Amino acid sequence: MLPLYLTTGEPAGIGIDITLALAALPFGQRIDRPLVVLADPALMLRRARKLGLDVNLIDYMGQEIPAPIGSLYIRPVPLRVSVVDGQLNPLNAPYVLEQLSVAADACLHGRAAGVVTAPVQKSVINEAGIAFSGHTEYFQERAGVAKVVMMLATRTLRVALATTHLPLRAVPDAITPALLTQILTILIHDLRTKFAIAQPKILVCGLNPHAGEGGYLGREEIEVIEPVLAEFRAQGIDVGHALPADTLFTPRLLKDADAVLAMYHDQGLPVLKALGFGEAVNITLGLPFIRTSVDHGTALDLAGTGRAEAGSLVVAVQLANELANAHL
Ligand SMILES: NC(=O)C1=CN([C@@H]2O[C@H](COP(=O)(O)OP(=O)(O)OC[C@H]3O[C@@H](n4cnc5c(N)ncnc54)[C@H](O)[C@@H]3O)[C@@H](O)[C@H]2O)C=CC1
Ligand SMILES: NCC(=O)COP(=O)(O)O
Repeated sequence: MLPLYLTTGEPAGIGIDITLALAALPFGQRIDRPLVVLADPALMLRRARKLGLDVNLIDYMGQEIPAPIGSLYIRPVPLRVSVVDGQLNPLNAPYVLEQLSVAADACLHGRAAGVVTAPVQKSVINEAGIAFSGHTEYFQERAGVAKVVMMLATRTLRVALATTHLPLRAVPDAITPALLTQILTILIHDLRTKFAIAQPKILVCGLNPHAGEGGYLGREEIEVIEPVLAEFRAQGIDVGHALPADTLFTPRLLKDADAVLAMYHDQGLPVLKALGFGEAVNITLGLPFIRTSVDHGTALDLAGTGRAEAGSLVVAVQLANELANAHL
């Protein structure tokens, strides 16, 4: 069976800690294919010692079955400089990016079924002089696709984003009819193919307070968003009208929705995290391979303390495995 690759991300953060926690998962919570960790083995072993964990690292040589309990498969990626837990060092930015390129290329060349990512510190990669906004954009470019969609999901709520890592000032200009058409097309396609929802019901947030209040609080809803939604409705897609975000994110409206489309990062994700932080998963839609991720960041304050929760990573690995099995 093809493996899933797991990138451990920022070496000074909790990516290593939550990855080590996977080794102890009981059989009931384990996936049915190999999981291959991309990391520096010495860093993994040092952090395991600090956390009092006994983890056996096995070099991945194409094994077809999961590693035994207490073990992890590893594909070594060498640190560029040694790590002080919790302290960022731009000299290790190439180490972080090598994990991403190895994982993406394994997926693109049919050597991996998908990639699960632990968090990276976007700022320190930029400090190293390498322009980087996020995994989502990185994998989009590496895969050579025109657009992907970031969607975070809990058991009861899926929130997709029209724009991702943009300064707020740039958001209104980025929301064009062409972008919204691309995003909705990918969202509908992947809800059908990845989540088996034949006729998805999608709620769409407006951009402005009160969805523009009839044009008195902004005209993007009238001039950009509504015309696109009308085109999708004309094709029989259940997208409704642009709703004020504070009205949309209420239980009565959410209970029948398959997904929400928010216009920008902090319009949609705070609600999702308030409802399910620690058990949500981030999925990149529109890629030619499976990519899931955790719902949290690098938590530098917790690296090596034993207080990092691995719940979101467990869900991210399990979802990637389910999606991979569905595409066998
Ligand atoms: N997928 C990714 O690569 C993501 C990366 N980030 C990056 O993470 C960095 C730090 O972001 P912050 O806003 O500080 O968010 P954060 O999620 O790292 O931390 C926020 C708070 O939640 C706690 N926390 C986070 N994960 C936890 C876990 N697994 N168990 C227990 N407590 C946890 C932290 O200790 C902190 O108090 C940023 O550079 C950001 O770019 C943020 C989100 C996703
Ligand atoms: N807040 C979630 C997030 O920003 C994830 O970004 P990415 O690194 O998965 O693109």
